[in-house]
Amino acid sequence: MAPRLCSHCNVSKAVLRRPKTGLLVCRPCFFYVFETEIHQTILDANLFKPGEKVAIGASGGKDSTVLAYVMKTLNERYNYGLDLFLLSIDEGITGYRDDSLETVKQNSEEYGLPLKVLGYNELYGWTMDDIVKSIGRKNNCTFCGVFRRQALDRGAAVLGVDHIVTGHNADDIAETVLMNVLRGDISRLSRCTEIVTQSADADPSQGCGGTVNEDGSSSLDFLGIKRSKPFKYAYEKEIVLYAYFKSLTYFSTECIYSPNAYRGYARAYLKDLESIRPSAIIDIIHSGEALKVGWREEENSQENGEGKQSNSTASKGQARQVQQTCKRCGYITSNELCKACVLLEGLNKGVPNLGIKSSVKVGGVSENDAAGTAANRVQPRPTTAMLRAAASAF
Ligand SMILES: Nc1ncnc2c1ncn2[C@@H]1O[C@H](COP(=O)(O)OP(=O)(O)OP(=O)(O)O)[C@@H](O)[C@H]1O
Repeated sequence: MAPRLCSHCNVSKAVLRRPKTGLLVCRPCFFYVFETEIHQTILDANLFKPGEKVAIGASGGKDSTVLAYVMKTLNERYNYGLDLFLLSIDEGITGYRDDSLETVKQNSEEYGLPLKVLGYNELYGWTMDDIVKSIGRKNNCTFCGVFRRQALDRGAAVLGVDHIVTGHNADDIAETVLMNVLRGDISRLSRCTEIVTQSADADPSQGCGGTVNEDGSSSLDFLGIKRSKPFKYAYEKEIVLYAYFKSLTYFSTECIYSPNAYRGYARAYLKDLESIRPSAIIDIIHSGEALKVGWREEENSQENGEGKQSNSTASKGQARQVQQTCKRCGYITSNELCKACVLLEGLNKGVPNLGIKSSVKVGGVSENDAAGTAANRVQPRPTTAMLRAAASAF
């Protein structure tokens, strides 16, 4: 039987069926279409400006490894004019992050991209190993997620970066849409499909980076830092195939502390849908985008005084809160203290649940309020000098 030909070039033998389209393709055409689709996403969203300094959030996993490789390739091929480097956060998880950071270091040398590593230890005085020792495995992902987001912002601010790109892919975004639908969380649903966010747009439940001076001003300019997801429409299966056919080195072990059960359900459901209908992933992202428009229109009409009251139960009490500056560390937050400071306070005082149920009122006082009253009694956040020293070592 004659070999089946690539549906793109009609010349070479097809070596795979694209998970996203079902089309048979040869290896060079697969590389080309995969990279070109990312390039198109970048153009459509006008993601970069020439001369921009861009940090690639590098965990050593498949997504960020492929992202680093593709960003370097496209930057050279299409003359984006970007100053690219890798930014890794060391959460302090022995047997996991230490090994994956070795992979990042190897890739940094291979791709010729400078690497900056920042640790939870130096930023917060706690590693994830310490945190798990103190609080056990329940809720540890909350600490890690909040601290990582802030750590990336801090690293970017210290290094004067304009923009952070992460390897979040189409599957991740579709899972998040499903999770927000299942929770009826319209506010997060309206944001989770955005390809670009600003530090000031950060999810209010997440801390944001920064350092406060003695006079209360913030030394690090993190407000202008953009975050984006160039892999928004890239399928996880294609990212894995790309890494495989390019023989990229990545670290594939799951985090030893990550039993994110709820996302696990959404993931399993999404995989089932994908096996029946591969376009389900993109369809869910598009439907999340459409729902976002509905929410925004409602928001606007309320702001314009056209609709006095929302009929949506889910949207009640979920309108965007006013952003302010964290009283302790100077970062943007919707409360007196940013989430990271509340979590840290709980850890330092030996009451780790303090920040976990921050919206729950205890004895009529919200835990955030309680945290605010004790603002001056806990360990200070890392000083600007410490962060500048970290930057100069880079
Ligand atoms: N420790 C870290 N340091 C720097 N960036 C990180 C780190 N952890 C996650 N990221 C960024 O956030 C993205 C999504 O992270 P997530 O934990 O969901 O991992 P993932 O989907 O397994 O991605 P990857 O395969 O790149 O590890 C990563 O692709 C990476 O860009």
